[in-house]
Amino acid sequence: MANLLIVDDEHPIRESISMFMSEKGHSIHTASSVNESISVFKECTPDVVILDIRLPDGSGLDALSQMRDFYPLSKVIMITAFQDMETTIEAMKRGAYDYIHKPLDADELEKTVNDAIASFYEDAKTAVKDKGKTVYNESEIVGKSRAMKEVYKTIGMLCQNRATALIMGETGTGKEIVARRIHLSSTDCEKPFITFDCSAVVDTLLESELFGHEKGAFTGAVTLRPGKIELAGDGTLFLDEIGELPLNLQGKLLGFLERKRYMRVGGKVLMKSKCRIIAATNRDLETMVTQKTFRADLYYRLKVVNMTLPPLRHRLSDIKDLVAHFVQKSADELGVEHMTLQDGCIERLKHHPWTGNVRELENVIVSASIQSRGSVILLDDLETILSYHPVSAEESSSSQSLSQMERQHIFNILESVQWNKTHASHILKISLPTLRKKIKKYHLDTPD
Ligand SMILES: Nc1ncnc2c1ncn2[C@@H]1O[C@H](COP(=O)(O)OP(=O)(O)OP(=O)(O)O)[C@@H](O)[C@H]1O
Repeated sequence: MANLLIVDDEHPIRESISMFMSEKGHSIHTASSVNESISVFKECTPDVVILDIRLPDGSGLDALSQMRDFYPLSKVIMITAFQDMETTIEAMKRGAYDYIHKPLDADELEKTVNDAIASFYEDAKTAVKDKGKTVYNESEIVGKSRAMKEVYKTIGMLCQNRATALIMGETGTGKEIVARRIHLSSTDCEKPFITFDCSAVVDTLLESELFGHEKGAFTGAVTLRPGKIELAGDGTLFLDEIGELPLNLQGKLLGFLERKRYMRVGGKVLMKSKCRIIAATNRDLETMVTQKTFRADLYYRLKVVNMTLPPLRHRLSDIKDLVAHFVQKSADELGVEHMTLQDGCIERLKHHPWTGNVRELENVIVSASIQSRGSVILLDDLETILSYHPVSAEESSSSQSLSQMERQHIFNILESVQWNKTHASHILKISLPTLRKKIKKYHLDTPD
């Protein structure tokens, strides 16, 4: 779903495009003049604008320039008449994404809008990257797989607002790095980013860690201590391992989320907070809700926007880039210019189950880099290191479900034939359409 602005002074055209696009699931804003289009644009910062050139109070070209100045990521599609060719060229020079001719053709319109949306997300991802690099290089998120592109889209959307977000995913999939990226790419990036690990503190201290305490609130509270909420100020509070939060505190957290007010332990004054909450968990909160170990109301309050980070074994096409990233990081740390991998290393890494996900891969590469003494990472060394990272009971095929095994088998065959689906369907003895259906069903990822 994208955020679209449609600008046309002709009511029937505006209405028919709006209806057509909202049927496709997009969220729609409209305007009928240059002035109105600029104020709506500034309010909704759309992903894509469909902009008529001839408007009653001026030219769409002026609107285009102002929009490009205000928020250059937006993709502007001009609506032009054939006699407007000169103006159309000028629009392209001024940074319009594309143009469509009147009378509008539904297929052409849909295709152009879809291309513009894809291009917007691609640019948003790069912008997020560039911005992050200058601030905190460690938080660069690596990966071009389809699953990661979905993640970038959600990050792009979240850095434009302060909605509460829930990041789900197995351990080591990058939940914290994603939370940091959302913070660093938002306009509040200069404000604090505070982490609160809900599993790290003993139950009795959790409340005062989170909300702070007054002097004398309990034995040992010798001074006033601000909690994590207070420390986060107007920034971001990252609640890691939220699934571990005890039930009594879940209620208090919910109260805080609903009212953005809280009291220090032992306090009498109601404190205000404007911090943004991003929570993360590797637990299945939905199951916890049915088991009544996690409050349903808190779950729904947290998952206003939610994303699930894919496990590494479902995006093996990212391994190459991740390895290059971690090799570079190790080379920097070891102070060497150039470190390489022996042929076959990447293939070998693709056959590891990666139950510890990206964190495990990072550890393997760091160990291998140290073994290589900053020169070439050898396959044999890698093999030895990987043998210390045994397959966990969870991942062993004996406890995998039938569908997990089917998914893995199809994936292995596709990898072995470089994703030639016809060839793979022969080996698997299923028809090509069935293979396609299974690829879709299991979200199997084609390497780029
Ligand atoms: N896509 C990625 N690109 C680059 N580095 C990554 C990526 N994903 C994870 N990492 C790195 O892997 C390590 C683990 O990531 P992170 O701590 O964000 O995972 P997590 O999901 O929060 O783990 P846990 O659930 O155990 O807390 C970090 O060093 C992080 O920088």
